[in-house]
Amino acid sequence: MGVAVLSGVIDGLNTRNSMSTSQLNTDDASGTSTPIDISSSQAIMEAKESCLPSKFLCTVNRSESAKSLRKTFDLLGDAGKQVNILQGGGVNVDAVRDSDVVLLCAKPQMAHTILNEPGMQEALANKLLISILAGVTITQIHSWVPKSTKVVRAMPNTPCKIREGMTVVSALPTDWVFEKELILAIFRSIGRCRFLEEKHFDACTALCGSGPAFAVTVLEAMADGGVMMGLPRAEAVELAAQSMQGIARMVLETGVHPAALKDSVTTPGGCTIAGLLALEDGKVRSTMARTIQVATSHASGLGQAKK
Ligand SMILES: NC(=O)C1=CN([C@@H]2O[C@H](COP(=O)(O)OP(=O)(O)OC[C@H]3O[C@@H](n4cnc5c(N)ncnc54)[C@H](OP(=O)(O)O)[C@@H]3O)[C@@H](O)[C@H]2O)C=CC1
Ligand SMILES: O=C(O)[C@@H]1CCC=N1
Repeated sequence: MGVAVLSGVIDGLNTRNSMSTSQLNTDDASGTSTPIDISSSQAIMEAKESCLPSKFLCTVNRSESAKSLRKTFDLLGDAGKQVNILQGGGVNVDAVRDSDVVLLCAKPQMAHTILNEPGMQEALANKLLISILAGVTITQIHSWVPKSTKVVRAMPNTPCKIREGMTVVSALPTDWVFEKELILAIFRSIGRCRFLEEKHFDACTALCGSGPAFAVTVLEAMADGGVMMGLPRAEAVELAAQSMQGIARMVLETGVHPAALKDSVTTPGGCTIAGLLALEDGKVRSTMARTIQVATSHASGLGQAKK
């Protein structure tokens, strides 16, 4: 999506049609984990339903993208009909003018051009602008929009597509009470949401934005090992994926330290410790940690002028 614009923040309809329990597991703005109490969390969510936008305008650049997105939203039935896809000259400004909340989702290098389209400054006045652009700072965005525009950064990830995402949002001023509820309502409908200071955003971009690519590479490598030992490919991928999902959910839902979960499956003299030693020979810990370090450094350069 390019500039995805959410508008008409009023009571009533919203496009959310399903919720997974993982979303019920963080209940305050810091995202602190608490024991799951579905009944009370449900009540909180229902009370917050009124914060959800009920009308959505989504702009893209190419007509092929518009058609493809239309098909995607049509699959949602009535909920999908609330989303209008706009494409062509001037649609970004029209969409922003008709909206209360603006989600900026284009490539970092496009942001300045989009925010400087004729009429955009007036359209953005007093709006909440949520940018998912990697590496583009709030200070930079503030310099491109009117003073009255409220600017927030968010870093979601691809599992948002199945409502299992992780979104980090930049810390808000304490008096942005409505904005905070609105942001939580939007991003909790597609997974977990946590607020963190903007200074952590490059690390969040690496760990949470890029993290799914790193994790799925490990998953693929585990499946390759299974295939090497004779497992059919599809089953090897399923076994690796469910094993990774299962242990990740145990970390989130029990709060037990990952090392303790590793120890709990490691029988003395058994095959797990044999495999773990081979893994350590490959320096997997420093390789993974350095991966995040390198991606963080790279994220800080995105959206910045080349020196
Ligand atoms: N991919 C990820 O997992 C994550 C990405 N991000 C950030 O999201 C942003 C987008 O990345 P990604 O989704 O990978 O990129 P894509 O290329 O998939 O999406 C970019 C979108 O911007 C649209 N676009 C381009 N120019 C315009 C314009 N002038 N007006 C309106 N729309 C326009 C494109 O439309 P069209 O298709 O018609 O060209 C396309 O839909 C980046 O800033 C990235 O840093 C953040 C978190 C995670
Ligand atoms: O690789 C990128 O630039 C984007 C940012 C986070 C995930 N993908």
